Amino acid sequence: MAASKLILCLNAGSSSVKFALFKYEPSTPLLLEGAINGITADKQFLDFKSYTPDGSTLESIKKQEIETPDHESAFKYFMHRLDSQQGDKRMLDSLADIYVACHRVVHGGANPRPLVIDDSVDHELEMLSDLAPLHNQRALDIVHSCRAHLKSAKNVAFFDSSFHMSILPPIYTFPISLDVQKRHQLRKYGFHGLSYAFIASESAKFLGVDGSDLNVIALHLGSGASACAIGSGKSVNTSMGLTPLEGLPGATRSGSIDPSLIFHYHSNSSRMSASLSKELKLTVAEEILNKESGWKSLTGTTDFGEITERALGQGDEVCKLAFDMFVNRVAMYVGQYWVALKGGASALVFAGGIGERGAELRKAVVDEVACLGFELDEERNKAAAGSDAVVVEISPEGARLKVLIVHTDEQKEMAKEVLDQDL
Ligand SMILES: Nc1ncnc2c1ncn2[C@@H]1O[C@H](COP(=O)(O)OP(=O)(O)O)[C@@H](O)[C@H]1O
Ligand SMILES: CC(=O)OP(=O)(O)O
Ligand SMILES: [Mg+2]
Repeated sequence: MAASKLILCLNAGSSSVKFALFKYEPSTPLLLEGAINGITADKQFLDFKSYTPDGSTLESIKKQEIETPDHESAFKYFMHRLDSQQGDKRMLDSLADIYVACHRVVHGGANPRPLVIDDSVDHELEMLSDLAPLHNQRALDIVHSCRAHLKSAKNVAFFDSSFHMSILPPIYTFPISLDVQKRHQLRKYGFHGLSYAFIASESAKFLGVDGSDLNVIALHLGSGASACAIGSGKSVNTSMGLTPLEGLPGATRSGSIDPSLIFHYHSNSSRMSASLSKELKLTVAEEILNKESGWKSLTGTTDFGEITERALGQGDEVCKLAFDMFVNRVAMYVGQYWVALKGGASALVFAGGIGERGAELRKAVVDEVACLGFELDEERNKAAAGSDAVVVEISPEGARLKVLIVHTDEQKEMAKEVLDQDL
């Protein structure tokens, strides 16, 4: 593959590592993309695609089982693939062609924009690691490896929290001592911001409105799940908070609970967890709520596709309880954000692994919020699985309120921003 200036994008999600390689050109042509999913599950699967310069598919691997039980081995696999011979060709001429390495860093404090990573930014991000215990350290490990091995690349951190810096004080302030909040920079930050930025620009294009006129309720439902009210193109409110734990339940996360619950769960909840102290610095309470709760603790699996099949196909009562619980929690945010947007949302948007692939979940959520006027075309909802389009409408033809699926792409969002912001 002959290319001289490339953008490498890396995204360490809680259950996945995704990567993509683009040309450093205004239209950011995609050269390679891949994901290793299932890092919190028993088995991991690789998806991988490479493209010719005219955009047709060169190589395609779908759901191939692979043994990469942690983020580090998944990242190493991708770097090895990038730097090796495939048949009679190398994937790229030289790793020195990578001009910018983009890193999705979930917690960026109050930084409103991406930052080029030097030693001082690196240190700043280390300090924030405890506030995104399933994410930041893993992203930083990848940053450190890129800084050590990709000598000619500029490493840039893109923050999930940046998109939500438009949220106003009555929403981001906690009802606790203001002094304490100031001293420790405690506030609602919100996450999945790269995904919401991508969802906002693609929804605006699809709906034919200017980005600054966009009013939608967006749902990023993956291993971590959140909702966002987007008003006039900006984040007005979002369900995650100081950390990605607040709000909706996830694969291994409880989401919002009565904060007192943890005192009744375990008598030693505030101690440091010995089992995790090497990899992550967590108390027992944080470990339980971040890593031992959610779908895993209720049903034994982190795979929401399997939960849906067991709930609706096999009549498994516990899985049905988990499914109904998720529908209830998601619908409550749709109601709240309908009010936040003063009834002015023009679309409900589903994204993330569950939002994009869970047809049954989408149907159940839309049924639950039908009183607001949202409606689903069942055929379109089922057929959406076969579509490669970035945005798929699943509401009936001509519906006033649209229901959309956006195949979100945090990697593409970072590459776009490199060009837009001249990084
Ligand atoms: N067919 C499906 N129906 C519902 N959920 C699914 C389906 N396929 C995958 N998922 C779920 O998508 C989630 C992963 O979402 P994703 O956004 O890719 O992850 P991450 O949060 O790691 O970025 C997993 O919980 C997985 O179970
Ligand atoms: C912020 C967050 O929870 O991200 P992910 O869904 O990728 O784990
Ligand atoms: Mg994700």
